[in-house]
Amino acid sequence: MFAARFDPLAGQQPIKDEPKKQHRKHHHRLDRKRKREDSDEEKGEKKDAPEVRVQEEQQDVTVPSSDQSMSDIEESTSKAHESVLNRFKRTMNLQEKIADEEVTISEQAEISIETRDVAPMPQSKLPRDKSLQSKESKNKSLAWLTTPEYHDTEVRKKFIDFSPELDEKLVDNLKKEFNIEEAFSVQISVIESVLSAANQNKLNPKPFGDYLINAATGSGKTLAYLIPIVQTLKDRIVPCLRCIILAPTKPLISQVYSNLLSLTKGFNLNLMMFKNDQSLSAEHDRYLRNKPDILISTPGRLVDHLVNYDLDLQQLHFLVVDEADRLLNQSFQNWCDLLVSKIEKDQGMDGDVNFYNIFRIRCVKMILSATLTTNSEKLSHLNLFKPNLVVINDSEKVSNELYQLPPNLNEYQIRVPETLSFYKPLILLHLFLDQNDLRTHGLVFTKSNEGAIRLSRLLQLLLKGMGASTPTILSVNSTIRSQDRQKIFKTFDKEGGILISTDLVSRGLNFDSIRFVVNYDLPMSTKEYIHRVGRTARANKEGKAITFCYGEGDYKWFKRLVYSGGVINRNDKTVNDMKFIREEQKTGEGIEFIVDLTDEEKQIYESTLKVLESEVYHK
Ligand SMILES: Nc1ncnc2c1ncn2[C@@H]1O[C@H](COP(=O)(O)OP(=O)(O)OP(=O)(O)O)[C@@H](O)[C@H]1O
Repeated sequence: MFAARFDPLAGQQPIKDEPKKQHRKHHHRLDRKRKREDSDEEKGEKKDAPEVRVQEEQQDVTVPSSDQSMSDIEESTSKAHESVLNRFKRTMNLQEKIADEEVTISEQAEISIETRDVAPMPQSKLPRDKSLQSKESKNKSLAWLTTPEYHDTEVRKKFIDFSPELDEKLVDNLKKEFNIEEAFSVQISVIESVLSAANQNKLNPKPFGDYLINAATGSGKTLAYLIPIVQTLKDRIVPCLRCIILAPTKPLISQVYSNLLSLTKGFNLNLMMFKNDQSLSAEHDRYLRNKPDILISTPGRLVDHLVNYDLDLQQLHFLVVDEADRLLNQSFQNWCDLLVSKIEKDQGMDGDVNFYNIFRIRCVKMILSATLTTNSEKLSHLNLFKPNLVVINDSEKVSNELYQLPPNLNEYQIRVPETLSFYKPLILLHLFLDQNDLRTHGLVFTKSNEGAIRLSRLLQLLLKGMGASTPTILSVNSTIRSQDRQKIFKTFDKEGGILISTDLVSRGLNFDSIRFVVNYDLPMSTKEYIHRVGRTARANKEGKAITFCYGEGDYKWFKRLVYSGGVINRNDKTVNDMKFIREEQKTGEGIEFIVDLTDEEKQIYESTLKVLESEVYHK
């Protein structure tokens, strides 16, 4: 028995190693103690503990020399054994003490976690190791994703009836600048929730949570976040950065900016865009001069400023991520991690919870999209706190479907034989010329800049060749300067016509005048389909979405995109078949798109192609 314990090799271990080992052993012991408390094998652990402990302590025991008698050996070993057991007892007492401290620390950790809405496994290292803490908080439970708050799409409420009340000037601006007096459903739920939480927050140290908002395209999400932000930030004395709004494209940040300009008329609030149209240093100088209360930017440009100039985010009350699923897919410069950790650092939220940071104002994140991601890995980068998932839809009909289509959108598909794909532009022109309600205010999507440029020029030449003066064909793409793009948008919005574009305008862009959308080239994903067709039927208006499928391949792709497992909530509607037929096939049943490509038209088309080719060649 002793032989087993007195391992000569172990006995020759240098005693000076002891303190180090002792330190390491504390952690093992603490782990064992927790296991003993939690495990079903509690008894066995308790019985084994001294044995293990003796083995661990045996380097303290001197190995007997050969000239010692057996009784000497026995005496010395029993003394050694006794000293080992005493030491074991002392260590166990110490362990109890440390374990108590650990429990206290764990409780603190839980407080810290509670404020971040995290429910991690109790970890002894958590409060001491910040890198571990941040990892833990990112692995937080996303159970809230399965318990959204549903709101009916139909409800309306007058802006003057809100409680807490909206500022009179704000209500006035909504009426004068936007011509609206009643809030849409998404606006009711977000305004009420943010304002009542902001009111409570003055007395209640527990900060309110973040928002994930999923509502159809054109349902009024922009004002849903702008109204409570302006209401909360309006009374300020010293200007400083208190809100950042992120959107994916320049046209979109310009649009949000112009909405904000209208909404904040008469308020003392500084607004600014990072437009990326001047050098970074010049833009930063402008930022320092302007001292904006609200800043609108793309994530890329914001990160450029953060990295090079270290913007102060200490007073940031709101971070809005519009078109969130798209932005969270963009991982350049790790914008999300960088921004979130900068906010937490500046606001003193990156360390342990203390009296100071528990009482301070926390930056509320508002994350919005018509195709909100439920990808927990992506959402975890936002480090959300007590997130409220707000879904504007009928709870009976949707479950996990976070892709929403506007209620007054009607979808159509036109299946054209592949053999006619050479005449694609000509067939498109027929759609405008032959269908009375598709002559103007239409948006056509192509898959590339080049496609948009070529198609628009071809249609202009074709119309000329046919002696037709309408519709006016306009085109935008990402190669056009943003000022010129704005001019084209303005003309289109005021005067109508057909605007040919790429997915540059598929997200967020708002023209109330758009009556129909055409997918000339198929979108690359279900999400892009939702956003493209969502440029029409906005603010409860009627709108049409027409998708061309050339041949079986296109049709199969389209079917997969739009019918894939009921992902899209299309308000109990289906995609209608618009039959592509010749005059003699006409039946008068269903929706028919009658196209007779005459020989003359085909000739004009072919000669137009040659003109286009020579134009391209001579450029
Ligand atoms: N309460 C309201 N009453 C009437 N019109 C409104 C109301 N709120 C917003 N609108 C109008 O609805 C249109 C669409 O709003 P907005 O651009 O905010 O939609 P969205 O939900 O952000 O769409 P998307 O997902 O495409 O970005 C705008 O023209 C806006 O002025």
